[in-house]
Amino acid sequence: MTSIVSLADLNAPAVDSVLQGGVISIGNFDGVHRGHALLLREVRRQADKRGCPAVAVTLFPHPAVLLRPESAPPRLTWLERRAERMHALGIDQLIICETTSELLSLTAESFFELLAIQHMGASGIVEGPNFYFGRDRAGDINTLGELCQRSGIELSVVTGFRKGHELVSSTRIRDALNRGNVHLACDMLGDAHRIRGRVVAGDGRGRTLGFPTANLDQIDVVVPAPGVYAGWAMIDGGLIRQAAAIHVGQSPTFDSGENGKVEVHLLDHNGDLYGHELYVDFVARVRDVARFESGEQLTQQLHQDVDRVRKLLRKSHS
Ligand SMILES: Cc1cc2nc3c(=O)[nH]c(=O)nc-3n(C[C@H](O)[C@H](O)[C@H](O)COP(=O)(O)O)c2cc1C
Ligand SMILES: Nc1ncnc2c1ncn2[C@@H]1O[C@H](COP(=O)(O)OP(=O)(O)O)[C@@H](O)[C@H]1O
Repeated sequence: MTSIVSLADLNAPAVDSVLQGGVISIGNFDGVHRGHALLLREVRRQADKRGCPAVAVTLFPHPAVLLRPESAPPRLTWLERRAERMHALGIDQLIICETTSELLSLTAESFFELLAIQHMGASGIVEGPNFYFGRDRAGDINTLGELCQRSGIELSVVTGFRKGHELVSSTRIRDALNRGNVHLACDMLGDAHRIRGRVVAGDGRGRTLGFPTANLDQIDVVVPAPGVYAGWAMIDGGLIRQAAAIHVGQSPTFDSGENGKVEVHLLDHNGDLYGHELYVDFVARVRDVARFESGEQLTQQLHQDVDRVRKLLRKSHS
């Protein structure tokens, strides 16, 4: 279940009284990565211990969209996917607070008072060590500890999930994708990196090459760096995954396309996809984009790419 609340709603107890007294965690949870999973499983564990609901609270849109619109990076996951992944980890309810400048200008103390006490009547809070909240991110985990102690709420601080020497974070995953390292990104996510887009007409060249490609438009999450990738495609959110060879970026052979362009060749499909929505999971990188002497040479390479994609996808199963 998800519910959307505005700042005005926070002044009163949650309408759904079942939510009162729950264990909550507040965050962006972008990607719902393995660090988030540790945190959310702890919320579930504590909620079970107390016999109360497990609740996650997120601000939407991301505060950066209001504070620094020109430099806010794209998200790793869209909101519904985030909610789905959280529910799979045992969260009963996701509360989405509408981000407004008024909400962002609340001090750490007022934000805590409104959300944790008045609205949620929380019995426990679970956060990671690098939690910041309130205006200018002035409240940290110590501030939260003091506020919880004053109000009789139990605070649990979960140590983050490490990969190598560093903590897994949404920023690290975004960086890995920006370098084309989807293998590392998936490892930190605990799942494939998924994008979605609407299929639009391209240059009509794919069929001539023997490899029709669905060109994606309106992509609203991070697209990995230019390159050729192995992955899976799902049509209109359907359950059937189809193996896919994915091309991101320009087509130097034809001096066309731009850097963020995504084209997907479904390996075992023929049929019209125009207008449909595709979900595309990135699993492994195959090679860099290259300029070929001719269309025939590119076609030869595409045959090899498809073989490699099949092998990589088989490997990712085992
Ligand atoms: C798996 C795959 C790999 C590709 N690799 C390259 C490449 O290295 N260089 C290139 O110029 N085009 C590459 N292409 C892109 C083709 O040039 C492109 O699909 C073709 O121009 C069809 O474009 P259209 O769908 O707009 O008609 C690749 C396409 C696919 C599906
Ligand atoms: N196996 C397939 N993978 C991707 N698209 C396919 C496939 N089979 C048929 N299609 C259809 O063909 C279209 C792509 O053909 P293509 O010649 O590359 O034209 P365009 O340049 O308009 O995308 C796709 O949008 C889709 O409707």
